[in-house]
Parts: sequence; C-alpha cells; structure tokens
Amino acid sequence: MALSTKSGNLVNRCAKSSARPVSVPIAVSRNAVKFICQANLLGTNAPYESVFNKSSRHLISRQKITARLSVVAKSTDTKYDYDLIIIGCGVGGHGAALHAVEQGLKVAVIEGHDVGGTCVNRGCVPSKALLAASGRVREFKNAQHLKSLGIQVGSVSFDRQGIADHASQLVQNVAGNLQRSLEALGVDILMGNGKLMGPHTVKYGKPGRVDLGGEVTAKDIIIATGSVPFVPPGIPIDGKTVFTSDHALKLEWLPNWVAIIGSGYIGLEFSDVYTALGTEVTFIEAMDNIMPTFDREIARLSERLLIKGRPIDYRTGVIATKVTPGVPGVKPVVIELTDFKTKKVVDTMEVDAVMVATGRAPFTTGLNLQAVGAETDRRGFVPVNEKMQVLDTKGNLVPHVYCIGDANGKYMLAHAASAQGISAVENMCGRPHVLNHLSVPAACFTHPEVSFVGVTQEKAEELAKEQGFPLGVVKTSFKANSKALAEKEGDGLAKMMYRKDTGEILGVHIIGLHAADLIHEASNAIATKQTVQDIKFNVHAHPTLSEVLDELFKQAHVETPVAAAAVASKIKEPVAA
Ligand SMILES: Cc1cc2nc3c(=O)[nH]c(=O)nc-3n(C[C@H](O)[C@H](O)[C@H](O)COP(=O)(O)OP(=O)(O)OC[C@H]3O[C@@H](n4cnc5c(N)ncnc54)[C@H](O)[C@@H]3O)c2cc1C
Ligand SMILES: NC(=O)c1ccc[n+]([C@@H]2O[C@H](COP(=O)([O-])OP(=O)(O)OC[C@H]3O[C@@H](n4cnc5c(N)ncnc54)[C@H](O)[C@@H]3O)[C@@H](O)[C@H]2O)c1
Repeated sequence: MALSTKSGNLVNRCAKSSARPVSVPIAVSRNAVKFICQANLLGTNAPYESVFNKSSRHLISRQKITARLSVVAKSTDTKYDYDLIIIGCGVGGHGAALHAVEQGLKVAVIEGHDVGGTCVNRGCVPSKALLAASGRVREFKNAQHLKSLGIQVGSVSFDRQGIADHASQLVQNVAGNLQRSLEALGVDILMGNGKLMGPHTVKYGKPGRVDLGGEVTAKDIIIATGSVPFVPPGIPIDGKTVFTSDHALKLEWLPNWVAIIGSGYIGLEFSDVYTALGTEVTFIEAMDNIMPTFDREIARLSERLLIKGRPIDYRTGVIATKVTPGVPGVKPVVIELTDFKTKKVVDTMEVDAVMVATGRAPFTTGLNLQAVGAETDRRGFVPVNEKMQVLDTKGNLVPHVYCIGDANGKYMLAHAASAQGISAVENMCGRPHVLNHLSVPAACFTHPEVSFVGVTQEKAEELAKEQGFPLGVVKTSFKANSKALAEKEGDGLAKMMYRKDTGEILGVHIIGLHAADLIHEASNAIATKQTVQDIKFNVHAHPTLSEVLDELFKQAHVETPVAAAAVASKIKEPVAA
C-alpha cells in the first residue's frame, strides 16, 4: 500500500502518540489503518499495534504485541518464497527493503558480513563521528577564532581512544537500529553470502560453502553488494603503517606524518581529522590538480580553506608505484613515486604511515552473474540500465534482476544507493521510474564543508557550447551573510549555473559552514524541476545560512519572453490568492 499524505501524517501521529520507529501503514478496513510501533516511549521494548481512523486520524485501539512480528505481507505469487530478495544489506539494500515492504511486498535480505554494510560500519557513520570530535578539537585549539568571539580557553587535550570509542559506539547504535527497523517490518534477514542460481533463485551460506547453504526463491532479485577499498598494485596493506579507510576509522594510532594517496572524498575528510589531531599530511595525487573531480573554482577555494594554513602539502601528477611498509615508531614507510604521464620513477619518500584513498572497487565476488547471463564490466561493475535493471552480456535486459548502489558504479554515495533501491522497487511494481542522478547531492564533511549538486561550471560551459544555450553563473559569499558573520565563519562561497533561456538549474556548489545541509534546497529544486524563476520566490528565515542560497537564486535572471511571462504570473499569484 502506498503511503499517502494522509497516512504520512498518521505516521507522525502514531510516532508522537506512542512509539517510534513506526512501521508502514497496513490497511485493516476501508476506514482504518494500522501501524506497528517499536520500542515504546514508556520504557518497555514490546512493540505496539495502533489502529487509527483514516479520515478523523483518531486512535481507535492500541494493543501490545507479544508474539514475534510475523511477516507483514504475504508473497503475492505463491510460486516463490518471497516477492523480493535483496543480496547485500547496506544502506542500498535497506532502503530498497523498506520501500518494498511499504508496497506490500514480502522481502528477505541476504547479508554476508554485517548488516548496514560500508556506510554504517566502515564509512559515512564512523567517519562523521571522527570528524565531529576532531572538528571540536580544531575549534577549541583555534585561539584566534575564539578570541574574536570574546572567548579564551586553557590548554586543549583529547583522548584518542575516547574519540575512537565514540565512532565505534555510534556504529553499534546505528547498525542495531537498522537491523531492528527491518525486523519490525517483518523483513527476513538471512545471514550468508548470496549466489545467484537463476533469475528467481539464490543460494546463501558461508563463504566458500554457499552451495551447502539454503536456497530461496523470489519473483524479483536486487543485487546490492556494494564495494571495498581499491588498492593500486604495488601497495601491500599491513593494516598498521599502510592502510585503507577500513583501518583508519579505528583510529588505533596517530602517526606524526601520514601520506594520503588520493585527494578525493576520503583523503580530504581524513586530512581534516588527522590535522585537527596533530598529524601532518602529504597528499599524493595522480592528476595534475588536487581534488580533481571538484568544480575548479571550488577546488581552489577548498585549497585555501582546507589545505593552506594547515600542516598539509601535496605532490600532484604522481602515483605511488611501490610502498614498503614500516614499523610504527621504529622504521618509516618508503614510497616510490612515479610520474603519472611519463611513467618514470621521480622520487622516494619516507613517512610514518600511508593511507590509501584511491577510490573503491565494486564487490561482486561469488555472485555468479553468469547464472543470469550477465557479467561485470571492465572495472567490475554490474551493468544496469537507467531503471537499475541488470543487462546481460549482449546488452539485453535480464528480467526480474536489478542492481543498485556501489556495485553498479553509477554514483558511489549512500543516499544514491538507497534512492536507486527505491527506484528499482518502483519499477518492479510496474510504475516506471528513473532516478535523476543530476539531482543527487554530494558533500564532503570537512571543516568547512563542501557540497554540490548537478554539473560543475566546466561541464556547464561545455554543455552550453554544445547545445547553444546562454549560460548564467551567479555567486554569493558567506561574508555577506549575517548568521555566518555572527559565527565569525564568513569564509565560503555558493555558486549556481543555470540556463538563461529557460531558468533550468544545472548545478549548485557550496563551500562554507553547513554546506552539506544547505545544498538540499538546490537538489530538491532540480529533482522537482523548479526553475530559478520559481525558486527565487521562496522565503528564508532571517538570519540563517540559507539566505546564502536565497541571494544566489535572486541574482539569477532569465532572458526569454516566455520566462518573463512566467515571472509576471508568479508575482500576480499572491494578489489573486
Ligand atoms: C570512509 C568512507 C566514508 C564515506 N562517507 C560517506 C558519506 O559521508 N556520505 C555518503 O553518501 N557516502 C559515503 N561513503 C560511501 C558509502 O558508504 C557507500 O556509497 C554506500 O555504503 C554504498 O551502499 P551499498 O548499499 O551500495 O553498499 P555497501 O554499503 O557496501 O553494502 C553492501 C553489503 O553487501 C554485502 N555483500 C556483499 N556481497 C554479498 C553477497 N554475495 N551476499 C550477501 N551479502 C553481500 C556486504 O557485506 C555489505 O554489507 C563513504 C564511504 C567510505 C569508505
Ligand atoms: N562525504 C562523502 O560523501 C564521502 C566520503 C568518503 C567516501 N565517499 C565515497 O567513497 C568513494 C571512495 O572515496 P575515495 O576518496 O577513495 O575516492 P575518490 O574517487 O573520491 O578519489 C580518489 C582520488 O584518488 C586519485 N587516485 C586514484 N588512483 C591513484 C593513484 N594510484 N595514485 C594517486 N592518486 C590516485 C584520484 O585521482 C582521485 O583524486 C567515493 O566514490 C565517494 O563517493 C563519499
């Protein structure tokens, strides 16, 4: 059953009145709708079942559920054990499972390692905990900034293990919540590695012994097996002096000097953590610029705000071709550097530790894609079309098999994985859906944060040239924002690229305080196809950082008579109302 606006309100009411989190609504009669509410606020852990009148929204009854919550929905097709099996229970698999249950599907997830996958256990969640704690240390140590606010603090110290514990406890909490949210909805969690046996059949069991495990069938299958760190050849990972984010997140020690290979998201976020806690950083980047995937102007400003003024330097245009691990505090790690273009060895470096942050590789080992006539592409990703349907070796659709998240390589972000999961479920339910990846925001949680949605200025200029449309570029500074100035955080910039003929928003980039939160007004505008003519009429509370975007939208001007008419009608609207 789809979650209507009315039942959406009921969800909130159910959550407020008794317990949370709340299950999807289940229609029990024409006028009544039932919710299952976990972990009630009165202190017991027993779930409650609350029935509300659909139109009056009054609570009709509430009773404690003593039996284990059984499967909420029955498989609609008796030929199969489930409507949907999801292989891999990271955020992608989890998002797909929640949406599938909401559609009334009977769902099982098969998880080979840990529920929550990379994001919860070895990615977004622990890294943001480290960034939160180390960010505070940076702030308290910044005597000049504090003094400008009239504050003085004594010496600032931190407990490395305490910060590491904060991250690991957060992981446990979030992973536990994620697992319980599935159980409460009646999703079966089958532990083991999944192996495709055909378009409707999956075997699961211990790695290497999957064939001896269980077998389940479903009408549809989603592959959501995620990714693992990519380590270039010649770099042996010892987990102590040469490591990836998997090890670094445990914060087992703080080297005096770390070389980070790769200046992408992981490299930048860890440089923020390390330098706040007193470690010096050298980036080794293959491309000619650091942060090569960022909008150039934003990358230049990021360099000023996130690199210069911190104990960070960098080598660009070089790759680490050979790394020899060391012994902490005894023997340094030796890195051989090779020019990326000429392939000639140009230098060697000795550092205390090396962190490898050179991207992630899809994890599809043991999936047995051949069973559905498919195979991974050159880089190991599972090929899919825009509806997340898997394509076979000839480029034809494999009916009933989908792949979402890092494993398909379309956009390696947590929220992209779960949005793709929702999209795949919509498609299998017969409602064609295509996720607009250009509306998916991204953020780097450094201090200050960097965020963006859509294309870079370089790409927008290319598109404008190719397609012959006039391009508008507008910018606003955090320096003109009262809230940012009150915080003494005036460093930052927002910029937007848009079509001057239609008002279509092509890309928005922000660097500055809370940039990761601010980007959503722009990403939602792109997703809902709001133009600059529409969005400039939105009202923003004063004084807030959101006014940085308000200013940005108000600066944009469209050029055509059609657009001018649209603006005029917008202005008339409130008068008529
Ligand atoms: C350090 C770090 C920080 C990050 N920070 C952010 C961030 O701030 N924001 C953001 O959006 N993204 C972030 N990411 C990226 C984000 O973690 C991934 O994009 C996201 O986890 C992808 O989700 P997924 O569901 O596709 O895969 P995963 O989360 O990798 O989950 C896949 C799951 O499938 C399981 N699996 C694999 N093969 C099988 C099999 N055959 N059978 C059964 N189970 C299997 C795995 O055990 C795993 O649990 C970060 C990543 C890292 C490494
Ligand atoms: N805040 C977030 O959303 C967040 C945080 C961390 C990770 N992630 C996700 O995790 C994924 C992996 O992050 P990442 O930072 O490892 O990858 P990335 O793709 O963001 O950056 C990798 C960098 O390494 C460089 N590189 C690659 N091979 C190299 C080599 N041999 N020598 C030197 N440099 C080399 C690349 O040019 C690039 O700049 C990303 O796709 C990202 O989407 C997201």
